[in-house]
Amino acid sequence: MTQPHPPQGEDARGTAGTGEGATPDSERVAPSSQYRDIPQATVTRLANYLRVLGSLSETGTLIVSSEELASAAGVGSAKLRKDLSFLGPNGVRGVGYDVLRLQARIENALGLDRGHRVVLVGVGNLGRALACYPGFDRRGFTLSGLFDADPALVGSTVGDLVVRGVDRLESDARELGATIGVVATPEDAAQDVCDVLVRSGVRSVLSFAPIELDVPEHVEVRRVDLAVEMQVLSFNSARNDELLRAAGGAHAAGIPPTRGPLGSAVSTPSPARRSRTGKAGPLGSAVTRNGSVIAP
Ligand SMILES: NC(=O)c1ccc[n+]([C@@H]2O[C@H](COP(=O)([O-])OP(=O)(O)OC[C@H]3O[C@@H](n4cnc5c(N)ncnc54)[C@H](O)[C@@H]3O)[C@@H](O)[C@H]2O)c1
Repeated sequence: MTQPHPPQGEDARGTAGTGEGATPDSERVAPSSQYRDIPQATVTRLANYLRVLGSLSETGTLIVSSEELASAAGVGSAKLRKDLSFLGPNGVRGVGYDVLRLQARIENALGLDRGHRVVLVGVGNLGRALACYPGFDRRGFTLSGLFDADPALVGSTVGDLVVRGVDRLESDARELGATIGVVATPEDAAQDVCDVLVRSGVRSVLSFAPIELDVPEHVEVRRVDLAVEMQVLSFNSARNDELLRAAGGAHAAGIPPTRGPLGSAVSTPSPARRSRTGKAGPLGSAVTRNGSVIAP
C-alpha cells in the first residue's frame, strides 16, 4: 500500500488540488459547511472510503495510492479522485494519500468529527441486534440511549445500556444531546415515536419501519429497507444474466466482450473476479460485481 505511482487524469494537472497530483495537503481544517454541495452519491462513497481507510489505519498502513483505495472501495480510481476533489487538496503526487489525514478530512466533511449521540427506540429483534453492534462507536456514533414501551424490557440491560421507558424519550433524548434517532418499532408506533424524537430536538431520523414518516422540513429521515436492497440485487442479477448471455453469443461469433453496466468486462464469474484487482478487500471481504464491499 505504500508504492508510489505516477499521477494521472485530473490529478496529473495538479491545478485544482483534486488528488494525488495536488500540492501537499495543508494543515488547515475546513469547516464542514464548505462541503454542503457534495452530491449525495459522493457522500455515500465517502463513507465507504472512510470505512476502508479505517481498516487500513488499523493495520498500520500510512500511505495508500488512489488505485489501491479505489480498488478496495470497489470504485474506479477516476471516480475516487473526483469524489475526493470535493474535499480540496489531498495527497502528494507520486506518493499517495496519507491515510490518517484523509480519514480526518472525510470525517470533517461528513460531520463525524463533531461526534453523534444516537438514541434507539424499539429494542426488539432488530433493535437488540443494533444495540449490540460494536461498530458504530468506531465510526463516530455513540449509542447513548435505548427506549422501549414494553414494561418487561424497561430496566433490562442490552449491550452496555439499560433500556428506558419510552415515556422518558422526549426529556432523556434532549438531556443526552441526541442528534440521531433510530426507529425500530412496529410501523403503527413509528410516527408517534418520530414525533417525540423531533420534539426532543433530534434532526436526523433513521427508520426501519416500513412506512413514510412525516417530519418538519428541518428534519431529515432516512428509511432503511432491506427488501428494496434485495429488489435492486434481483434487478442487477437479472440484467447481468442478460449481459452474460449476450456476451456468450458475441464470443461465439468472435466479437470482443461487451462492457458490463459498471464498466467491467462481462465474463463468466469466477473467484478471480472477487474484485477489480482479483484481491479481497482490506477487511478480507469480497468486492461484489456492482462495486459494493460486503463487510464481515
Ligand atoms: N427495514 C428493514 O429492512 C427491516 C427489517 C426487519 C424489520 N424491520 C422493521 O423494523 C421494526 C422492528 O422489527 P422487529 O422485528 O425488531 O420488531 P419487534 O416486534 O421484535 O420489536 C419491536 C419493539 O418495539 C417496541 N415498541 C412497540 N411500540 C413501541 C413504542 N410506541 N415505543 C417504543 N417501543 C415500542 C416493542 O416493545 C418491541 O420491543 C418493524 O417496523 C419491522 O417492520 C425492518
